Amino acid sequence: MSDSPAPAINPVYCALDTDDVAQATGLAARLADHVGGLKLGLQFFTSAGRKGVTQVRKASELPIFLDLKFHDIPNTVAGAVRASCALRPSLLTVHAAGGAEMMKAAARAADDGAHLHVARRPLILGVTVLTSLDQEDLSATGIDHPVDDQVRRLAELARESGLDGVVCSPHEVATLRADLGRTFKLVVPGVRPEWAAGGDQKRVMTPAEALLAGADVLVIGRPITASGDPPRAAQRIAQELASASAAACPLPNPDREA
Ligand SMILES: O=C(O)c1cc(=O)[nH]c(=O)n1[C@@H]1O[C@H](COP(=O)(O)O)[C@@H](O)[C@H]1O
Repeated sequence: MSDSPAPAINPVYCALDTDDVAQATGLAARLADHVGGLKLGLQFFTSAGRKGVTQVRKASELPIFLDLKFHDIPNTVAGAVRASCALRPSLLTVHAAGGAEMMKAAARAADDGAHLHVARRPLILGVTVLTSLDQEDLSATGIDHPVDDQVRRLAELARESGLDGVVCSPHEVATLRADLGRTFKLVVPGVRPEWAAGGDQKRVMTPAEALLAGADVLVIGRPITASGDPPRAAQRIAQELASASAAACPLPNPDREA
């Protein structure tokens, strides 16, 4: 493995989907130099709670994406977002399908929560259509639009409601980037290097493809955590991203210019 440098800001957030705090803190420490952030979700939070989140943060000092995917009435979601701010997450998720009023309440609560806990305001992201769903799965829930239309519809609603970005699959990134502009955050799971198993993810691309399509953050879990050597897997992904970025934007060659 060559030691070629990772992109200046590593866009990979590693999902630590475990209920074992020691495993999560161990991974956090080992990955600290190889990823840009860590994602803690429902499995970890329902086992390890707020204390576990603090332990993982201390083990790595990396930004934390708290992925609790709130989906409830506006008042309840607002309360949960406010309480989450005490944990100082960089990113926090709600389900965009919860609707405009719920998302507006979440955005306002992020301002209030940051103020209350003297914390930096987290970016609030709307989860659009889960990357584990394909067209057939979506239709079975009663939604008959094409998946990419449904993602666009929810992303537009999220932006109009004051959210900072959305979670979408790599398949929708290029269109959303073109439609919603440069500053709206696109956070992208369903990312699989060619050498990793797909598992339950259905709308997938490689890390390089997702990044070049316009993703801001790549959420990658099992390809790193379930590999025999997580730091090495994360380095390999960083190297693939660096090579793809260099190929897409080559540095000017002074010999050719002459
Ligand atoms: O909100 C998420 O992060 C999320 C949304 C989505 O549509 N699909 C999705 O996989 N995720 C999360 O991203 C992570 C992907 O993990 P791996 O499939 O192991 O790479 C998991 O923690 C999921 O909970």
